[in-house]
Amino acid sequence: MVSEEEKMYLGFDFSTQQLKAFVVDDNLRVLFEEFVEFDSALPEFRTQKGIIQSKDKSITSPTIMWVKAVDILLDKLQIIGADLGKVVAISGSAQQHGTVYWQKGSEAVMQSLDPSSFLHTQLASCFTVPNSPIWMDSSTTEYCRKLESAVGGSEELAKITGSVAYERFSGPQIAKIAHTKKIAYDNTERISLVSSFGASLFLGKYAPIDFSDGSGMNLLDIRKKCWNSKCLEACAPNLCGKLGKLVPSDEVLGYINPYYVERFAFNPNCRVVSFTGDNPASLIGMCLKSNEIAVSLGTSDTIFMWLEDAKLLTEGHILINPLQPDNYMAMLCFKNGSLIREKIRNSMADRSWEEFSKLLERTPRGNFGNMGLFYDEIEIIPRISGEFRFDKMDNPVKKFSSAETEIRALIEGQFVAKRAHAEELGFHIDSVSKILATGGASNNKAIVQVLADVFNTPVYTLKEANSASLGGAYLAKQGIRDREKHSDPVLYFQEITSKVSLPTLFCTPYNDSKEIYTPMVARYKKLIKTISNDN
Ligand SMILES: Nc1ncnc2c1ncn2[C@@H]1O[C@H](COP(=O)(O)OP(=O)(O)O)[C@@H](O)[C@H]1O
Ligand SMILES: O=C(CO)[C@@H](O)[C@H](O)COP(=O)(O)O
Repeated sequence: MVSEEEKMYLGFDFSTQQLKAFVVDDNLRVLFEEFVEFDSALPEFRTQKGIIQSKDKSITSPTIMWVKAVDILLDKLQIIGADLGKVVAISGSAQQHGTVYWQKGSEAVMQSLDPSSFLHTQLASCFTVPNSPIWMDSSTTEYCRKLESAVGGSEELAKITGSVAYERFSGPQIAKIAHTKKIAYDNTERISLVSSFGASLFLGKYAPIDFSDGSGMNLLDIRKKCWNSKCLEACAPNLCGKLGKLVPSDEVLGYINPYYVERFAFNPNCRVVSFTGDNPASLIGMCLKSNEIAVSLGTSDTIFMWLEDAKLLTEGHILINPLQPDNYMAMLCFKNGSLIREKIRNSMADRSWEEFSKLLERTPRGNFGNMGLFYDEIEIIPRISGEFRFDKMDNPVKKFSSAETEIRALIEGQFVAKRAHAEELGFHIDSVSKILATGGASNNKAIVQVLADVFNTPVYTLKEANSASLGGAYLAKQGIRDREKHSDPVLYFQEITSKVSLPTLFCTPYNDSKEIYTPMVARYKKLIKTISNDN
């Protein structure tokens, strides 16, 4: 038995570039934090930023790389002194939409793992599709259109699933696999999301998909909380059986697989709670309130907020809320986030964030009217790619005159676009609004200052920028509550997070921000129409 004071909770995040973990105590205070970066720790998989881009432009990650990262991460946690025997519950999160294809018989393999051997060597032949399609892929347009027309159009699909069809969503991705890799699809016994794949590894059984991450598939009826048969049929044959059942995001799935008890000295009574998507998990890790807007600056940039009711969106997504399944969250995702910031940092600022920040701070708000929109990958909203630079008269220009102009154009362009699309979605910003920033770039004050200015709203940050893995650790505790005693999940969550440190004010907008950026948002809307028409 682990005493109350000694209890620990473990949260993972299978993100695009790395596997991260937090261990927290019973008051949700952070005890240990570790990560495994895929490119540097697992060079044998030859990923760049965790991904593989094929000649045909499809974007995947090697599934077994994620498994190998689990082996390494658990070792690292032990090395830094985490006593895994005190962990009473595990949960976690993962990049959304990515799919994992389990070979027939894989569950039996997970049930009979040999603790003297690595996980990755034993699971090596468990995946019918060795490279999992991930959220950055845009190669499924034809399957999106087919899905929309099967249910009566894009608006109808959005009414059912919370989103019009998006290329990265799991339904169109599964449809592509079923069509282009028929034998592999037929040999697939179970399809997991990256999140339920993570839970399966610890459970030693196929873990169900949770409501929140399941909302990113274009397959789930977000009001009825079940698979929609028309959507399933439009995507692939026999899909329902391969997806399994759905569960609330805080469902207890069972006890940890004995393999981890033997190999890493976990407690046999440690429970596995459902994993969810990284954005829903961030909502948990940030303890997001109704007047707060979360901006995540990770590999992708996302904006999300808590919603009480689902509304119809033609742009962006409605997901089932991970804490209160009768509520929702609204989300926008932008593909060209940190990776394009890094690319411009490397070419303009000597590969240094310090230098990048200095150059950004050296330029005035509004950038003398220069504006830039940079899309290395086909963007999600709007669906365009390329680099677009404009002078103050909106004339296209090939280059800006200096590195600092380019850098400010990039950062202002990114946040102006976010504000424009967030406003279209109905995100309402007023004098009581707050932005909570998270993700790798949220540590960068110069960047976050521009976010505060563009939205004309104060920006707060948390001590921990990895709110998704932290959210996983909180979800572990939330999941194993006594449900008779704590029937209201939100009240219970407020109770357990009452001692967690509050977000602190990081950047306040300058007085002239509204005057500068409101017209720039209108300019963006006009420019983007022209660019879209020209493309
Ligand atoms: N000081 C910094 N300034 C701006 N961006 C940063 C800084 N430090 C890290 N980043 C960015 O954070 C990204 C990783 O963020 P993270 O939230 O961990 O992403 P993910 O969860 O997708 O792996 C990196 O790609 C990097 O560009
Ligand atoms: O596609 C989306 C959300 O819809 C992305 O936000 C992924 O969930 C990837 O997350 P990160 O690795 O950038 O955290």
